[in-house]
Amino acid sequence: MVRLNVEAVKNLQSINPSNKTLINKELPERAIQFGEGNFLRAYLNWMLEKMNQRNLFNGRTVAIQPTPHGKVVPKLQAQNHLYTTILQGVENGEEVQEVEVNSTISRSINPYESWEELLELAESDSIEFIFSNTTEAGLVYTKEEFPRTASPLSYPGKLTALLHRRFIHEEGARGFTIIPCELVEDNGDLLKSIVLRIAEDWSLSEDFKKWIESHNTFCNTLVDRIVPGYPKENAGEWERKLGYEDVLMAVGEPFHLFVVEADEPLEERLPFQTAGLNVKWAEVKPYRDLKVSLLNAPHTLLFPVGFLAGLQTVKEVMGDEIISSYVRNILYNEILPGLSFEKSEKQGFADAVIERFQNPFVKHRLADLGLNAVQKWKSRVFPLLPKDGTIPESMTLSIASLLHYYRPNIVHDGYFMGLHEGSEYKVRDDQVVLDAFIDFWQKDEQGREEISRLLSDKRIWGRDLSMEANNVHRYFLSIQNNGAKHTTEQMLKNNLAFENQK
Ligand SMILES: NC(=O)c1ccc[n+]([C@@H]2O[C@H](COP(=O)([O-])OP(=O)(O)OC[C@H]3O[C@@H](n4cnc5c(N)ncnc54)[C@H](O)[C@@H]3O)[C@@H](O)[C@H]2O)c1
Ligand SMILES: O=P(O)(O)OC[C@@H](O)[C@@H](O)[C@H](O)[C@H](O)CO
Repeated sequence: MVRLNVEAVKNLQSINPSNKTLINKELPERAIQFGEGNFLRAYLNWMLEKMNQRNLFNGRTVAIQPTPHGKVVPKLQAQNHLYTTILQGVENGEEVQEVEVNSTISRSINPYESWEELLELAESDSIEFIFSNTTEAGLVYTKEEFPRTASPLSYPGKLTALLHRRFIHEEGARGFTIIPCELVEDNGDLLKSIVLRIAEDWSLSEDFKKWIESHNTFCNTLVDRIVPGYPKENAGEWERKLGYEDVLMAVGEPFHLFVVEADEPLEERLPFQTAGLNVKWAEVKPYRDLKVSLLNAPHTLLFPVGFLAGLQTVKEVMGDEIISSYVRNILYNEILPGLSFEKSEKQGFADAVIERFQNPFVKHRLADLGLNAVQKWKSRVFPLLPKDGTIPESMTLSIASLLHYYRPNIVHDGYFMGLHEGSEYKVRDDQVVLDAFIDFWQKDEQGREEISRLLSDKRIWGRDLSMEANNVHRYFLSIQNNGAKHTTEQMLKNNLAFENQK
C-alpha cells in the first residue's frame, strides 16, 4: 500500500474529484507551531484547514519538534507533511463522521539538528502567529544556559531565543501573536512570564524585555476536543478504506471549543468564527473552570480505577455498570455541588460530558489519560477539593488506585513501565514523582506508615495529604485483596447507605 504523500493525494483526486485536499495551493507560512502531537494536529491544524478551505486564513504553519526524543517530524517529512483527521461521534442522536487530509503544515524542523533554520523563521515577514502544545510538562520554567548556536531544551527557552532573534534582526520589528494551547491555567500569561524570566537569566537587554511586552501579544486560551490520536486497533481497516498508509492518522470527536482571550480583536486575521468554528473570543476562566472540573478532572480520577478493573478505554468504563456509576458519582455528587455555576449550566455540561465519554467511536485509552497523572491531579483535581482539604470517597479511591498504577516493573530513563494482568503500560511523570514511587515500591511492605509518608511529600503533591492516609490505605489494601471493581462496588454501596442515613 502507498504511503500518504502528495502523489497519493493526486491519484485519489483523479479517481475522486470531490477530494479537495489543498495540495496544489501555494500558501505562505503564517504561523509557527511548537508541537506536532495528535491534539494540535486534530484541533488547531484542523481549524486552519477549515479556514483555508474557505479561503479565509490562507496560510500554513511550520511545525517544531519540542523535545530531543520527538518521533513525529520524520514521519511528517515522509508524508510531505500530510496526514488524515478522522472525526466521529453522535450529534443529536445522529452518527457523524468527517475524514479529510490535512495540508496545513508546510514543513517541520527538528531544532536539535537544524537550529538555524528555526531562528531564520524569526526574520520572516509572513509569520504572525505562534501556536504551541507541548503538554503541561512543556510549559514550565527551566533554568538553562543560552546556547546561542544550539537549541535550548525547553519550549519557553526556544521561544525566547526566537523572539530575541527577531528583536535584533530589525529595529522596532513587529512581534508575534502568541497563542499557547497547553491545558494550563492562564497559559498565555504564564508563557510570557517565563519568557521574561529567561530573558533575565540570559542577561538580555532591557529594551528586549520592553519589546516583548509592547510588541507581542500572549493570549490565554482554553482548548476542548477529545483526541485519542492514532487508531491503533483499527488502523488497517482505515488504511484499506482510505487507500493509503498513514502513520499520523488522528482520530477525534466532532465536538470542539476554543476560547481565546486577546487584548486585540483577532477575528479578522484569524477568521475562525467566519469559518463556522466554535471559537469564542472571550474571558477564559468561566469556560475553563467548567471544562477542567467536569471533563479533565473526571478523566484523571477515573483512569486508574477503570484500568485496575481491567478496562482499557473510557468507552469501556462507561459500558461497565459499576465503574460508570463511579464516574457518575464523581461528576454529580463530588464535583458538581462545589462548582459555582448556575445549576442548569453545570448540569447541562456534565450531561454532555457523559455523552462524550460514551462516544462509541472514540477509543480514549486509560493508559494515555494516565500520563503525567500526578501533575494532572495538582492542576485539575486539587482545586476541586472542599475548603477543609478533606478528600471525598471516590477521589480517595482514585488516589489508592493511582498508588497501585504507579508501581514500576521496569525503570527507564525518564519513565517506567508498569505491569497489569500480563500487559505493560507506560508511566511518565516528573522525575521527582517517579523516584518517590520507585522508592515506595522498593520498600518491603506498603503499609499505612509508608503510604502516609508518600502522601505527606509536598514535592510530589504540592501539599500534605497524609491526613487521608487511613482512608487511602484502606482502599489500597482492598484493591490488593479484592480487586478494584469489588472495592468500587463496596465504596458506592457504603456511600449510598451513608447518604440514606443523612
Ligand atoms: N488528546 C486530547 O484529547 C487533548 C485534548 C485537549 C487538550 N489536550 C492537551 O494536549 C496535550 C498533548 O496531547 P496530545 O494528545 O497531542 O499528546 P501527544 O503525545 O500526541 O503530543 C504531545 C506533544 O507535546 C510534546 N511534549 C511532550 N512532553 C514535552 C515536554 N516535556 N516539553 C516540551 N514538549 C513536550 C511532544 O513532543 C508532542 O509534540 C495534553 O497534555 C493535553 O493537555 C489533549
Ligand atoms: O490530554 P491529557 O492527557 O492532558 O488529558 C486527558 C484528557 O482529560 C484531555 O485530553 C481531554 O480529553 C481534553 O482536554 C478534552 O478537551
